Amino acid sequence: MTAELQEPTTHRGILDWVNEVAELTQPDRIHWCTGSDEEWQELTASLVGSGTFTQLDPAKKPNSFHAASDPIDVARVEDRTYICSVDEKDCGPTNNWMDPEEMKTLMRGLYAGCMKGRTMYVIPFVMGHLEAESPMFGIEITDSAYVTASMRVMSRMGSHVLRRMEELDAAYVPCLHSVGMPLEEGQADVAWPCNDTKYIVQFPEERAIWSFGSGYGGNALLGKKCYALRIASVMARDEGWLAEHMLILKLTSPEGVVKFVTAAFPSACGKTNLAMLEPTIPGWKVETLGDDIAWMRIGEDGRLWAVNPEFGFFGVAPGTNEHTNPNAMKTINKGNSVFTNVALTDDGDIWWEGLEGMPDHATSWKGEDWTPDSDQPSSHPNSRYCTPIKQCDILAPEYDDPRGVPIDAILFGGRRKTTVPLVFEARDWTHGTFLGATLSSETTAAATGQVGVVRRDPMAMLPFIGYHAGDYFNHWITMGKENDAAKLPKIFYVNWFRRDDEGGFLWPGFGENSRVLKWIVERIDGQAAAKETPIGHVPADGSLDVDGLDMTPEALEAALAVDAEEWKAELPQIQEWFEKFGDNLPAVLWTELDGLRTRLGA
Ligand SMILES: Nc1nc2c(ncn2[C@@H]2O[C@H](COP(=O)(O)OP(=O)(O)OP(=O)(O)O)[C@@H](O)[C@H]2O)c(=O)[nH]1
Ligand SMILES: O=C([O-])CC(=O)C(=O)O
Ligand SMILES: [Mn+2]
Repeated sequence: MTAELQEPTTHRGILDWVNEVAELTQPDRIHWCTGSDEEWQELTASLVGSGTFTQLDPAKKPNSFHAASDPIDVARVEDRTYICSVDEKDCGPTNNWMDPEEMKTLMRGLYAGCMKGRTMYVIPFVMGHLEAESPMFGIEITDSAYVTASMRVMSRMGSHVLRRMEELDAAYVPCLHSVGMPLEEGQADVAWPCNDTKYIVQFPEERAIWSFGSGYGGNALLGKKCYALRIASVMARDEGWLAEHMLILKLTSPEGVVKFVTAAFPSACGKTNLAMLEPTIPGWKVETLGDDIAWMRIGEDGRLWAVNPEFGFFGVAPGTNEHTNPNAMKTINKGNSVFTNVALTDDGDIWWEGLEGMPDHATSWKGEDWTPDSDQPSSHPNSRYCTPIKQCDILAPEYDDPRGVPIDAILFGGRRKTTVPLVFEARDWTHGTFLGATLSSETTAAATGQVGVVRRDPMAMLPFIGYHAGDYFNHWITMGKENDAAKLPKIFYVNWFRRDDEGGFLWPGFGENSRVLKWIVERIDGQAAAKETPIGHVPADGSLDVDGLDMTPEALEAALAVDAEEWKAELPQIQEWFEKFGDNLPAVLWTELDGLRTRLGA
């Protein structure tokens, strides 16, 4: 070993932990990540060498790579995800639980020798800004070069972060990851090592993460869902802030009035699209701050301030194109990106369903010949691009401000074919919390399991709440009570996905969603008119700007309609949902349900 490797850090805690993990997992080598360009080149070259990566034509996508996963490792595994709180009741009815000591014993068995034949990468990272008042540090140990390369895109990482951790002797979240496929002497590697057995485990009291068996984004890039949502939600509960599955955008009106908006939609339900929207209404401008995670704290001014803890986009590829998301296209076309489970074209580019320029022939994500006549899609429905946020032309300058931005509106939304109108406004924070707590959406390919099934996905956080969901609702209610209601964001509910009788989308969506954003900011400023309904305030006739919109008045009416019968059918489902939480459900949410029932005349 070189001298440098003998003393890679003066942070005793980190060094001890890394040594302890190395002893358990038995890697061939330990690599302390610097985050340098040379390191990226070595990593990507070794991934090309192992067959994990195919380099794309640099003339089309510079410094970019295609990867195809094992077909059993394509999405988050919610049934293998655990919140191992000390006390089972703190995990709540929406999470899987196992006793933490039992889980550790089981996983130590899996980790024993699991990195044999591999390099163990040590990734010092920070979620959010290094200059934050209390920087949110993490160390991910992984035996996957793919994960290491992806973490470099998705988080601020490397030597400068480690040096800061040393200066502060900082606390950090230890994040242990292994693909779970040791290589015996002489055993050849595969392009996508993983294991049939998968565990994605959070220890909330200890603030530690152990992940085994998967290389897929949300299961393996541990700074993202595991830390910035599950563990951070626990920290947020304890410290009085919010860690949420939300995009952050900046909206500027033609008059130059700026508003900041966050929106929580479940996985693969349109956060990235809305975050990068190109408004169709003249003079309005959207800039992006984040597309997946928002950390929100009450500022000295009593307002709710949001930062995006991430450094890249890990976006759904299929459906992304020049019409639906031109800004994402511009971002990835600059290169420096990783594309996983999309098709590889014969001329060294990538393609997916919904992208312009369908090729006559390509190699599918499964490595098979694909043509437009194939009966299988070229790309997995949850295929993803991983691309640096700094390449986004419409990144708002405030992204770099550790204080974040003061939020004016919070949107909740889901994917519902029926019932839920295009947009409505909550009466107050508590009612807004009720809307979030009862949010429902059809399942998508972002998690393994059936697609298209309506389920409750509270605040779009069902798979990400790191503790008892009833306590999480209570935390939201408390945030409203303990702070000045007038300064908190107004809460709205949107649904881009309502269908007509033929099954087509009623609302054109994408850039046209700017019309809904406009109505929302005009509501905040007391300009747009609204109509009171049993569920909340919907746009009054003529208050939604539909100038130049290609849509019949009937379709618009159907998109905005509040059908009392449809809503009455929701009541028993909400009742059943709330009963799950027993005494942990805040009583005011029962009051909200009673109020809705009364207003519906049910
Ligand atoms: N009909 C319709 N579909 C939309 C709209 N916006 C997004 N989508 C669809 O939503 C899916 C992609 O959602 P994303 O924005 O990538 O998902 P996300 O919310 O960022 O999801 P995660 O990264 O999984 O958390 C695609 O199927 C899009 O076609 C819209 O306004 N209308
Ligand atoms: O976690 C992932 O891999 C991607 C994502 O944003 C989600 O599923 O919500
Ligand atoms: Mn997400």
